[in-house]
Amino acid sequence: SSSHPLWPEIEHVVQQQVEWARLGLGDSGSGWQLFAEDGEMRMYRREEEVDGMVVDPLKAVHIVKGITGHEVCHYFFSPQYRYDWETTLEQMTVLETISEDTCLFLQTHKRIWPASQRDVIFWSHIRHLPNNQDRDGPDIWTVVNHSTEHKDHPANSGKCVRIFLTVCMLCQTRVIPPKDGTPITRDDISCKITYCSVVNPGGWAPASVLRALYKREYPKFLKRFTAYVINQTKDKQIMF
Ligand SMILES: O=S(=O)(CCO)c1ccc(-c2ccc(C3CCCC3)c([C@@H]3C[C@@H]3c3ccccn3)c2)cc1
Repeated sequence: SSSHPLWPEIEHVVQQQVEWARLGLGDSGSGWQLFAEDGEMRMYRREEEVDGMVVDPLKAVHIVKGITGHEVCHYFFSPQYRYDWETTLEQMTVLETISEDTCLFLQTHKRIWPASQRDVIFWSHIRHLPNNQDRDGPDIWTVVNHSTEHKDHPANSGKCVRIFLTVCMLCQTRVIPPKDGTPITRDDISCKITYCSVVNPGGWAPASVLRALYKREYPKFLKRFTAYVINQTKDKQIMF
């Protein structure tokens, strides 16, 4: 609800992340390096360090046939599906359901050698930005995850190193209606996904280790997640 203390931050970060995700990759001078490619999926990163820690921004663009942006965001946002697709997840707790489109999560991720185990607290907000003003504008669904604090779970109080992240899953649905006026099927739809993330690993970890870990884990994550949505939706009514 809009009276929650987090609401002003949620509003600001969501607007900022939607703008950021919709920005192209600029020219080669902007520092984005293509580091993974698989079919329609292209993953870019910029090498950035804060206090000697790797905080490389990541931007992935993927075009997936047969699903809508609403479906992608539904399965990314909803807690009940997360263990099915998030392989590095050890424990997920919903600390607070702020509203039906906003939750507060505590997640511990499996220890990935040689880094120590990590946990993260973030609010997650799903939003539909319809194109009702101009018909040919983009119809966007997005989920933004942004780390925050929680009084009952102080950082670095247990075995885990607290990480900080901002993630934006931004989706634009494309429909090519059949020429013969027959109903739209999944063969007529596709979704352009822009996934942006900045993860601050919290405690120090060797740059080479983190970059190798990101190079391995992010492509795996996005391919596995989109395959999961295709499989979950293939026999269901299209969620526009
Ligand atoms: O998009 S989300 O919001 C989906 C909700 O779960 C999200 C994505 C990624 C993370 C994440 C958290 C920790 C770590 C590392 C940092 C040092 C040691 C562990 C990583 C590394 C990059 C590897 C990774 C990449 C992608 C997916 C999972 N693992 C990623 C958390 C949330």
